[in-house]
Amino acid sequence: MDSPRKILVVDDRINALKVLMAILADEGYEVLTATSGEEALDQYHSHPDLDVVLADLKMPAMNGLDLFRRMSYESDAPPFVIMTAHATARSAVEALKQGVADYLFKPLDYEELSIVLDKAIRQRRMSRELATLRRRVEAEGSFHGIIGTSPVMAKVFDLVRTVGPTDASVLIHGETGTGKELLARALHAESPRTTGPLVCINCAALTESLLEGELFGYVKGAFTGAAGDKKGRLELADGGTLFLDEIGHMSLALQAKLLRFLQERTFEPVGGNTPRRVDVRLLAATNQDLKQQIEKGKFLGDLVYRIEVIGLDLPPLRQRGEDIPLLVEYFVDRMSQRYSKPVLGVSSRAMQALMEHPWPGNVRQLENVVARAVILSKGQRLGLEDFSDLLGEEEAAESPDGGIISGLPEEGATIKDMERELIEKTLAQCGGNKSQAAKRLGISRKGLYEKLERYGLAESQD
Ligand SMILES: Nc1ncnc2c1ncn2[C@@H]1O[C@H](COP(=O)(O)OP(=O)(O)OP(=O)(O)O)[C@@H](O)[C@H]1O
Repeated sequence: MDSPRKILVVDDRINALKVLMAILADEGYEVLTATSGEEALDQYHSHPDLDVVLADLKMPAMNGLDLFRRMSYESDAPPFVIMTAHATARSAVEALKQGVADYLFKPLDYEELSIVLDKAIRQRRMSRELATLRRRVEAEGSFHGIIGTSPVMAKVFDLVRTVGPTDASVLIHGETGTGKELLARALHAESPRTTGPLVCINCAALTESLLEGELFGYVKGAFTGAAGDKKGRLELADGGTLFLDEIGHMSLALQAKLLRFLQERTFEPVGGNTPRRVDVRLLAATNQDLKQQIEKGKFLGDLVYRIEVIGLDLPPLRQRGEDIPLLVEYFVDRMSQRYSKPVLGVSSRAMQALMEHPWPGNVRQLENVVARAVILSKGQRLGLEDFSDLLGEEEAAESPDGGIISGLPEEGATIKDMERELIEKTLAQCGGNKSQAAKRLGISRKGLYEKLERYGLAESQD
């Protein structure tokens, strides 16, 4: 059986403390009490396993907010709920800004008290779980920055660990956006060449003559405009690794020149006739079926044997749907930092829809979709409506997202949560126009301003 939840109640009014103690004990809490901030700190130090603290704001010597600050210096402090009089709504907002989990107005509504405490405890559990998940991603879910814990990705990582340290050429197969370049970087990082350079070139991005010059370099006067000698990427990769992306797009003439290099380990720059020797490991990637290209006479069979000593298949994202939640969390974190938007996560319905999407553009598409949703989102959690471009307006509308307003409220949502979200959503729908939003909400403009202030939304809306 679960052990009872432990609460510390802090109030300098003994009678109020007694009432709360009785109510909370009735609710199954193990209740500890303190009549001052100092006493509360002592209790906390003797009981570091507290699940939640409920403290009055107004107390002599150390007030509730001071107590919160003192406690929050300690690592993993319990969630803190503050009780305050209606007349001091401003201090409630201030307390929220400082990081308390929630506040309650006095006289207390005991039903609300129970919901708020429950929610604070649950949120803490969730944030702990999220922190564990993040640590897991760091510890085992990420391999050289490649996110994935699915069995297919575990196999890929194993193979990289095995072939990475060798000098074998590797050909990576995979649809566009599956992470082929990331994998090439991981292979380089796992090799002794990691102290040397990793040089990448996309064979589909340049015309044949430009690619030849880029790859092999040229000497002064090799062609009009070649005003001086230029080292090619092959030479720049000396002592390291050269990654040829989209190798299937290379012309037959260039393939032949590359094949010669792989056989002899020497090459000549464009316009030059003195062979140069370099020590380079070759990695390549393609999203084409090279066997078919060979049959069509578009690719040299001999070159494939040379570049595909080891073949590595990177599965499309739709075959590793179980990696999507980790990838989404990872991209939400990165994008919210990059664009300074405090987005905390994705609703479970939206996550489900993302997991079921076929992702023709694979991880790159997922990354772009999350970035867009984070940039455009108005709330702290991404819901189905934030992905309506991707999932289609209809799907998003037919299955209204969890949120609190559409569909059923989330478990543990309080009336305050619902009001706050309703205001946020209405404002977003009205493009931030407060008069319009107030009209839709059926309240006065002044009333709306008061609520924005109370929920700490005033700044973000101005
Ligand atoms: N497993 C992953 N974890 C984290 N990020 C990933 C993962 N896979 C791909 N990405 C990200 O997705 C984007 C595309 O990856 P990458 O360029 O490696 O794909 P690619 O297969 O080489 O694409 P293309 O075939 O178009 O060249 C990059 O921003 C990369 O960081």
